[in-house]
Amino acid sequence: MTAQLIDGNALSKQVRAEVAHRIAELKARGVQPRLSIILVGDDPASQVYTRHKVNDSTETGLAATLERYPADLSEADLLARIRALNADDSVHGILVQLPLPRHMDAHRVIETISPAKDVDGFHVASAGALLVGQPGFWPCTPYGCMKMLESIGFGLRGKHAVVIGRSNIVGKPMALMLLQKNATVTICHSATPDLGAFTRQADVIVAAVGRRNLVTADMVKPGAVVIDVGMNRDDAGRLCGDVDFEGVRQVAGWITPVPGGVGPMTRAMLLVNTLEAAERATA
Ligand SMILES: Nc1nc(=O)c2c([nH]1)NC[C@@H]1CN(c3ccc(C(=O)N[C@@H](CCC(=O)O)C(=O)O)cc3)C=[N+]21
Repeated sequence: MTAQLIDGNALSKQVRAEVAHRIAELKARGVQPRLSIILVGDDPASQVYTRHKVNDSTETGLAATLERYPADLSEADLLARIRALNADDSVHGILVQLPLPRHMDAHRVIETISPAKDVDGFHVASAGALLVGQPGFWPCTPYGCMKMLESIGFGLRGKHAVVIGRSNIVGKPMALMLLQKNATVTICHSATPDLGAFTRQADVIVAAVGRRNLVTADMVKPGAVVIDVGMNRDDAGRLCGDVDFEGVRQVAGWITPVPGGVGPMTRAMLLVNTLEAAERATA
């Protein structure tokens, strides 16, 4: 028995179709949802990612604007531009592509975005809202992982979820979302001794570290759900995750591939958040 695949491409297509439907409804009452994307510098990967985000948006009926600035843009000028977008009622979502050039304080930049337009869910107010269970924007990657669990009808109540990684963007918010669904949650990280002792108890494993082959078959309980957030390159330069896919799929009940898993869902949830921002702003 090999694991069933959770197909992020197929599921994201479904999510995008739902978003497109709700956008059409907004437009019918005269609202054009709009996302502003800011890219500073000319990092090649960031150029590709932001282009994808613009295309995804346009395809679902969202208006997306990509603003590009040179790497030597001053932080003060960036903050001024963000404040102008905060004040612009025609803009519902603001995304500043990361990483930013080193001379900028990414925290200060993100905290300048209005929480009502923080569709990345990176603002401290968004993080705080998630922590206490208030409405806000959830970070797109863990939000997409929750959608994947929902899509297979996996009930989290009373299940043991082990999250590997504790970043502010994935690990920590992931753990809070799982907790909100009444899972018992363990967060493992670089200082955890004997990672396998934890993962072998897990009904759900979310690997979000950025290390190839971090999770191997011997670390997985038969039938467990394995969600791979990793984005690494193998020796041949191909995109791969944190999970030894070929090994783990022999043991797991469900598994997400890389590519074609969490990545497309991350992009889809950005559209969901932007739609939500527009709906809330115009309710
Ligand atoms: N403010 C901000 N928000 C972000 O959400 C953000 C960011 N900055 N900086 C960079 C990271 C990275 N990220 C990805 C999302 C989807 C895929 C994705 O769709 N990946 C495809 C493969 C793409 C390929 O083939 O290279 C997949 O996994 O199937 C990748 C990367 C969002 N990020």
